[in-house]
Amino acid sequence: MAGSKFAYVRKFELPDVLLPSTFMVFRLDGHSFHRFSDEHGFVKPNDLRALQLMDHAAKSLMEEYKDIGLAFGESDEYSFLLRKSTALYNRRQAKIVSTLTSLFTSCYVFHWPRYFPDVPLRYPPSFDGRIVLYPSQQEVRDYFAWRQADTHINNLYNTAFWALVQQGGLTTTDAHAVLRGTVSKDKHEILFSRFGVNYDKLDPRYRKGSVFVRAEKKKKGKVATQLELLHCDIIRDDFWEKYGHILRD
Ligand SMILES: Nc1nc2c(ncn2[C@@H]2O[C@H](COP(=O)(O)OP(=O)(O)OP(=O)(O)O)[C@@H](O)[C@H]2O)c(=O)[nH]1
Ligand SMILES: [Mg+2]
Repeated sequence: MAGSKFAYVRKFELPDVLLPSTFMVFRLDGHSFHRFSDEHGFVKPNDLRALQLMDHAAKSLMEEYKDIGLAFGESDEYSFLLRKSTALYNRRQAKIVSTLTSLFTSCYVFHWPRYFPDVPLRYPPSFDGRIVLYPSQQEVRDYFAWRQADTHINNLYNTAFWALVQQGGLTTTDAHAVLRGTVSKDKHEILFSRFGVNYDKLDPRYRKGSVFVRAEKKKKGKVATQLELLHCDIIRDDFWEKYGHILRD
């Protein structure tokens, strides 16, 4: 009914096209997962089932949206890098953010029983989503380095904290007090001397987070791509030397 007297309201819908030729990083984060993880009995500090479910939902997103070349996940969050030249939904911000957030969330719920067969969902989880634009490769690399550095800081703290509580018998208040003002070296030392834990030997999934990369493989002279799940140092130059094609147009 284009010609109806009501059609003028359409003009109130403003365009929200994202700047061309810029990298898009789409990040989503679990809404109130502090409560959600408690209500569903997530293991502390890291619940393998929950992390694998996040990875599964992220992989589903990358299978559906081929313009995502790289993803990084930790805890209740995941970041996705879209090609600089992507024309996905004509680069309309709300369309991209809402569709991708919704697909991720429904995948999370859809695959929940596979990872938590004995834990019924008590209520529907939700995620927030946003897009940040970055003009050059350097900012994109620094963005992922920032997220991975955050993973490291949080995980070292949480590992030391829960060791003090679970193995050391401290109250959570006392454990916080012990860790207050400590630097990374002190936390390593607490873990090693009090609990015999060599932090660097813990599962890299927990220390480094999850990296999904759309790797290029040559097969019979043709370049094919496949998704690889890694728990590696995205922060280091050699990652980008190996997977630099992700940052091409
Ligand atoms: N026990 C446990 N908790 C987890 C795990 N992963 C995430 N969480 C919880 O999820 C929270 C994620 O942090 P935030 O995203 O900052 O907190 P949030 O409660 O989700 O709050 P908003 O994101 O602001 O809505 C952590 O603080 C934990 O409480 C896990 O593997 N095990
Ligand atoms: Mg959250």
